[in-house]
Amino acid sequence: MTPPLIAPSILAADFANLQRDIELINRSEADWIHVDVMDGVFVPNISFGIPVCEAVNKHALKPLDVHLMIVQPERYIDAFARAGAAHPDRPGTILVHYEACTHLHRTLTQIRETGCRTGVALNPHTPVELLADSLDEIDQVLLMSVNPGFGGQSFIPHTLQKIRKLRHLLASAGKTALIEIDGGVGTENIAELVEAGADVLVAGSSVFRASDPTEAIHTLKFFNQTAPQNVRLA
Ligand SMILES: O=C(CO)[C@@H](O)[C@H](O)COP(=O)(O)O
Repeated sequence: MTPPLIAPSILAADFANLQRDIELINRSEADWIHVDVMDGVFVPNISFGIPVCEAVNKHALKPLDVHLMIVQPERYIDAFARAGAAHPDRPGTILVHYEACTHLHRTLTQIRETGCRTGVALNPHTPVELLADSLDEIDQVLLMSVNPGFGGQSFIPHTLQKIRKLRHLLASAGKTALIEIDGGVGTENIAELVEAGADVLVAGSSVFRASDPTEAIHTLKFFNQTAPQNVRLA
């Protein structure tokens, strides 16, 4: 089985030591760096914006996975692309929320034109079937497995059913968009998430609250490999 892609969320990093935490991700087996942008309107919390994304990009060696939890995301797509998501050597993804887009097709076209991969995020209550007529424009679907706005929340079990439905929707349409899960991901649920069809796992608390974040990333990525046994040599 191909290991899932792991995207540590810097929302749970130490903002006073952001460079240190980005460099930790660079050296780890993580695949992407997840950047959670919150505006205090679409979600009841404010995280950070374009200057912090630029600062992350300055030290990052891995693609940025920029999750815009903001209203009218089309106003800021070009700025986040320039801030690092569209890096020429490691192009990343810009994700907009389905619930925040009046003209989703236009917004996804705008993201494609920046050179970034396109992503659509769905809140826990939003059915995956609503994406049926947009699959040609989508490289990645992010299913929120907590209500967006805060790290450290409990995983919503209904997400497993949504992953299976989305996997079926994509297969029936012959599409290869990646399925990304965000919120409450950890060693206790990663096996069932991957078994249900998840390709990318966002992990905030389970990485940055661990005593050894590098080891936590390794454990998430290689969750299905048994630890080597100590062999006593004669
Ligand atoms: O987008 C969000 C929250 O809105 C997530 O990316 C969280 O930051 C994930 O955090 P943990 O649940 O892993 O702590």
